[in-house]
Amino acid sequence: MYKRRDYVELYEKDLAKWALLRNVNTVVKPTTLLPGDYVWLDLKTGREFEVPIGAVVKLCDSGQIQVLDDEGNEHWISPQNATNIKPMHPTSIHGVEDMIRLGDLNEAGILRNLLIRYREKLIYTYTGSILVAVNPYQVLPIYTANQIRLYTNKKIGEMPPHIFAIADNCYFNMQRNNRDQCCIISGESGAGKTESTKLILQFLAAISGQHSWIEQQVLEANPILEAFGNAKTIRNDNSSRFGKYIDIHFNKRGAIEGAKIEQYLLEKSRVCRQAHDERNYHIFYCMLKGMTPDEKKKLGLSKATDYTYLTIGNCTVCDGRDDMKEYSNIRSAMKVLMFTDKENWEISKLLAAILHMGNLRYEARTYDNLDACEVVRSPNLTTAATLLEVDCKDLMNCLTSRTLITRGETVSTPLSMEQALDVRDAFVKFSSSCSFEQLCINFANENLQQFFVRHVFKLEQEEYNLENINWQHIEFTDNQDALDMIAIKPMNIISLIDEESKFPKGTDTTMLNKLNFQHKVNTNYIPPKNTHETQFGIQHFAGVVYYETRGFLEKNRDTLYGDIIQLVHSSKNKFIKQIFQADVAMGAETRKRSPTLSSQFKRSLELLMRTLSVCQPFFVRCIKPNEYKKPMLFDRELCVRQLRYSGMMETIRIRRAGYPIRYTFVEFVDRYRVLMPGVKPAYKQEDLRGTCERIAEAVLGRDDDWQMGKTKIFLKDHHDMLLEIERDKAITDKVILIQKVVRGFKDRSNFLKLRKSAVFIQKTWRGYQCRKNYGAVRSLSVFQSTS
Ligand SMILES: Nc1ncnc2c1ncn2[C@@H]1O[C@H](COP(=O)(O)OP(=O)(O)OP(=O)(O)O)[C@@H](O)[C@H]1O
Repeated sequence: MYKRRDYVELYEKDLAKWALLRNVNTVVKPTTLLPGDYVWLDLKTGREFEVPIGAVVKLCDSGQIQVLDDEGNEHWISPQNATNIKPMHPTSIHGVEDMIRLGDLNEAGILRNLLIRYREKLIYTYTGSILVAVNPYQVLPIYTANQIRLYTNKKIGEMPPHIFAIADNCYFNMQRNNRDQCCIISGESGAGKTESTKLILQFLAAISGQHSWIEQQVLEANPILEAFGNAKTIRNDNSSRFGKYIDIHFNKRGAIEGAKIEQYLLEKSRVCRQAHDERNYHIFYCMLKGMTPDEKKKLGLSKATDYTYLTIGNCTVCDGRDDMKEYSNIRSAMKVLMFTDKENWEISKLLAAILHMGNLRYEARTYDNLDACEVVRSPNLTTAATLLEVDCKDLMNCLTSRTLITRGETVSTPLSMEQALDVRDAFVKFSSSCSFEQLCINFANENLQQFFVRHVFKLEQEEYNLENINWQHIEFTDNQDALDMIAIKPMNIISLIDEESKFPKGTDTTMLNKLNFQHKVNTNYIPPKNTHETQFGIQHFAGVVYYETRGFLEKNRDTLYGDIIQLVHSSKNKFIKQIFQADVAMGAETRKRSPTLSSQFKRSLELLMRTLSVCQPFFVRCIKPNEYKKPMLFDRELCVRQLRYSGMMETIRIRRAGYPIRYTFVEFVDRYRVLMPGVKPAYKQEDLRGTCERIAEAVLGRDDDWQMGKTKIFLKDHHDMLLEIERDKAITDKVILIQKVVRGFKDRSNFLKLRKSAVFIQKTWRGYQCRKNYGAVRSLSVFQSTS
C-alpha cells in the first residue's frame, strides 16, 4: 500500500517522478489529497483578471489542507472551503509546448503554462498554430546563426516553439505552395512586436541568402523609421507610435527582390504633447545631442531642456539610449539610403522650426470686444520664419487670425489665445489625435480579430474535414455584429461621423445625437448616461471602450486652415512645399470635399484586409509580463488581461465547441491499452484503428459523442477525464500488484535468508556445544579408567 511518508521522501528526492506518481492518486480520488498533489486554488477575490492559481499540497492534517501556491504563498484551506481547490490535470504540472494539448484548457491552465515555461526562460509557446511570445526583457542566447540553421526547413512542432519556426514556415510554405504568406504580430505596447518583426527579418535575410542586401535596405531603414516614429513612453522606451505593414517580395528562386514599409496612423499629437515621464519622438533629442555646434548654431538650437515641446513630459533622457550615437546611426543610414546632404539639411530645418514654434509665447488681447491674441516677438519667431522661409509677419498673422470668405468678401477674424494655440499645434502636427484615432485603431483591431477567429475556425473545420468528422453542429459566433455596427451596415458609426463631418452645420453634439438615435438599442453600443455627457461606448471584442466626442469632427475632417496653406504656398522652401503638396494643390472647395480621415483609413484597412485574406496567415501574440520592463517578473493579472484581449481564448472556445481532445491512434492505444487486458503495444498492432475503437467503446460507451477520424480519435473533455480516471485506476491496481509481489518476494527472501542463517547459527552452536560436551565427557571417562 502507498504510504504518505513514501511520497514525502520521494518528493525531496525526485520531484518529477513523484509528481507523476502523485498525480495518479489525484485523479483516482480527487477529494483525498496527499502532500505533493498539484491543485488549482481559486482565491475567489472577485477581481476581473484573477484566475485560479496552481498550488502544491504540503500538509493535509485534521481536515485542514496546507498548500503552497505558484507565487510561493502558503494557504490553509478549511473543510468548508474545500471546493476552492480542484485537482490539476497531469499536462498542467510541468507544462507543454503546445497549449492546445492542455487538459486544463482554460485561462488558468494557459497562464500557468506560460508562467512555468517563462521561469525556465522558455519564452515561446504554441497554441495550435499561434505563437505566444512572452517578452523576456533580457537578451537570451537563442537567436544565433546556429539556431537559424537548426530551425531551417523544419515543420512546426519538430523543434521547440520559436519565432524562427514561424519565419521558417512562412518562407517554405511560400515556396512549396506558391502562395503569399503573412504574419500578424500583435500585442500591447512594449510586448515585443518590433523585436519579433526584426527577428523574422533576420531569419528571412539569413536563409534567403540576402544578408547584405536586406541589411543595407530594410534594416538600414529601421533607425530612420524608429527615430521619426518611435518615442519613449512609460510602457516602452522605444515605442513605435504607428502601425506598420512590411511587404517583402521574393523572386522565384526565393531571394528577396524588394521590400516596402507602409505606416498607419502615426501618433501626430506627440509632437506637441507628451504624458508625464514620456518623450517626444527620438529624432529631436538625437539631433540636439548629435549635431555639431556649428550645425546647431545655424538652426538656432540649444539643448533639449530649452524646448517646450521636448519637456512637457518632464523627461528628456532615456536610460539605456545613447542619443548621440543614434544620431550618427541615423545619418549613416540616410547616406546608405541615398538621402542627399541638402535633403538631410531641409529635414533638420523643419525639425528645428517645429521646436522654435513650440516656444512661441502668446498674449491675450481684446479687439472690438472680441477675444484675440498676439504672438510675443522673440528670436524663436524670427528663426522659425527664417527656417520655414516665410515672411515673419505672415507667420504671425496666420497664427493669430483666420480668414473667412462670406458672401464673396474676405474677412479676417482674430483668434482667441486658445484657438491660436490649436492652430499652431495643428500646423506642427498637421492634424491632432486622441479619442478619434483610438476608434480607428480599434476598428482595425476588430477587423484583425475577425480575420484571426475565422482563420482558427477554418483550420478546425479543415482538420475535421480531413479526418472525416461530422462538425456540422459546431457553431461559433465572431465579432461580426460589432463590425457591422462600426463600419459595415447602413448608417454605421463611421458613416454617420463622416456624414456629419461633411455637413456644414454638423457639430460633435449633432453627431452624437445621430449615433444615439441610430444605435441606442444595439447591444454593442453604450449611449451616454445623460444629455451632458459627451462620450459614447462600444463593446469591442476586447472589452468596452469609451470615446470622447469633443473634437471628433474636426479631427475627422483632417484639413488645415486655408491661411496655413497660403503661408506654405508663399514659402521659398521647396521641401516644405513638397510635404504639403497635396493640400496646396487643392482649392479651398476641394479641400472641404477631400476624403475624411476615417474614410481614408477605412479604405487603406480594406486594402490591407484584402491583401491578408489571400495570404496564408501566421499569428504571433506578444505578451508583456510586467509593467516595469524587468526580467523574470510575471504579473499574473496583467498577463490574463492580455490573453483575454489577444483573442487566444477564442481559439480555445472554438476548440471546446468541437472536440478539444484528440489523439493519434498510436498515442491512444499506447496510453489506454492498459484498460483492456491483453492489448499489445501500438507497434505490434495490425488494426490500430479497430483496437482504438474497441477500447473507446468499452470505456466510453458506443453512443456517446466521440468520433473516429482517419488517423485520430476525437474526444470531448469528459471523455478524457473518464479515460484518465480509468487509466489511473488500472495503473494503481498494477502498481499495487507490483508492490505486493515485490514486497512478498523481498520479505520471503529475507525470511529464507534469516531462517537459513538461524539454522546455520543453531547448527554451529549445537555442534560446538555437542563437541564441547563430548570432550568433557570423554576426558572424564579417561580419568575414571586411569584412577
Ligand atoms: N525577444 C526579445 N528578447 C529580448 N528583449 C526583448 C525581446 N522582445 C522584446 N524585448 C524588450 O522589450 C522592449 C520592447 O519591445 P518592442 O519595442 O518590440 O515592443 P512593441 O510591442 O513593439 O512596443 P510598441 O507597440 O510600444 O512599439 C525591447 O526594447 C526589448 O528591450
